[in-house]
Amino acid sequence: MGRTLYDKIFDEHVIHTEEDGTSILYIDRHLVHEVTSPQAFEGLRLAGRKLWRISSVVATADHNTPTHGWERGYDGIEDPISKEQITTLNTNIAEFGAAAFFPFMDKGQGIVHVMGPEQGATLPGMTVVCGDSHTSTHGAFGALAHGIGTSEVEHVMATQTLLAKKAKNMLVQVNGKVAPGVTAKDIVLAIIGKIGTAGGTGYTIEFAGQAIRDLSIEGRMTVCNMAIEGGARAGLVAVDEKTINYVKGRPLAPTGAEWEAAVAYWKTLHSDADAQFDHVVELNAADIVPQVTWGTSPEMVLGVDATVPDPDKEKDPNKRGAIERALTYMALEPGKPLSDIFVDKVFIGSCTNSRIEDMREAAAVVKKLGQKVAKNIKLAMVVPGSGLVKEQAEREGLDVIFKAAGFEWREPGCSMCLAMNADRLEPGERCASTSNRNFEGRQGAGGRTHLVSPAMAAAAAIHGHFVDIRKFA
Ligand SMILES: CC(C)[C@H](C(=O)O)[C@@H](O)C(=O)O
Ligand code: SF4
Repeated sequence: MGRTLYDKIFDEHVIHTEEDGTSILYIDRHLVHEVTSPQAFEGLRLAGRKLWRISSVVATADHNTPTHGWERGYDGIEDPISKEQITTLNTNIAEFGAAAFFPFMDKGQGIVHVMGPEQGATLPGMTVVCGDSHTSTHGAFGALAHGIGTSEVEHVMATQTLLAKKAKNMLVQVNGKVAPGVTAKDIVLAIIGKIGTAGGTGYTIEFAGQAIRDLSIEGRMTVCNMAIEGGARAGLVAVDEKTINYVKGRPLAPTGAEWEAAVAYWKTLHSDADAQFDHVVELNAADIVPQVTWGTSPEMVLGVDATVPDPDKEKDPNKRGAIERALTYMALEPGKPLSDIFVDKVFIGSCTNSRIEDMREAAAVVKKLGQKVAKNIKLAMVVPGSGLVKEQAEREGLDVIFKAAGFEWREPGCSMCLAMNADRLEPGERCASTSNRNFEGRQGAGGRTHLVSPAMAAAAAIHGHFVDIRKFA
């Protein structure tokens, strides 16, 4: 019987399987950031161990790093815990080593899920782990990538292996083409809207179909990034020419004969035609409308042409209660058109949408609309995902477009995606955000998050409220 892409990568990395199905998987790449690594390094130190394979570790600081005031250096990190985590990472890497390290303010510094692929640290067919739930992002390369907890981080550091139970196979097939203005973010939000945040629990999701094939590698990363929000620990896209072209020439990618051998193998990284999936979900790309979340979970999402749902129309009492709570937190009235929702802040960034293509997409909207950020917007910020994205965007003059329109152009990092650094929402503030989570307090206590694409966020900044981007596409 044919195998799925997930079966192939999993089989290739299994060292041993117990009778109950628990396997020991070999781990090829270990991405490390400052938040989930300190205890793991400390554990190694206490046990007198070293890293099993230094060359598998690629590290950077991202969650706690400030996005402005870099001229003040480490003194610009106001929060003492943030500062300690960032400097502790420096000490740990100095002591234990790494294949590559991009510390705070290094040109290569960036959100771990932006930095890894751009350095060629993520390659097709690899097993990739990181102490971070959005490690699913790297599945865009046909790599088996998922987040792990801090004790697992230590386990991988010490043994290069991970205990894993094989998940079931899910295929999410997005057929046909999307309309102009509909992006990877809208595709993945629509998928989550359909399957729910628990829909992928226990599965590895392979995203396929013409709309996925049509996406750039950046777009595929956006989709895989949010596989975790759909309940799956890992998302995957089969390797094609785009994947190989993206990887070619990156600092950590193979070269010469090794490159040729790798490419030959990578070309086998797709599900066989007769592979069986445990569950198949199909979407019609042409039906996908630019998405806006209205509630406090990524599944609480609708097309921008819809209205805020009415809990009274929901028969299931649990769901009704959830809608009511979400609307109270979000301060929204049932029936209100989503395009009438005004926002206070706009955040374009995060590991979902801070790559060069996202920057281009947002800048194109700003340029097309030709106006400044609306008066009701207190802050509109663009935070490139890495120093290299920032540099590329500046080469293309995108920063000039943003700044001229009144956006702040910041230094790279996780920024306002989560309230772990100085960028956050104040209680009651409403934000159009290109990030991936809209839980209560995610962007700051009492803050209200609406997840959208970069194009939708840029348009919301200019108009002051959500607008249907298809009008300008
Ligand atoms: C801090 C980190 C452990 C966390 C994660 O695992 O996802 C963060 O990146 C997030 O997005 O909430
Ligand atoms: S950008 Fe957000 S989601 Fe991504 S790793 Fe950072 S905090 Fe997590």
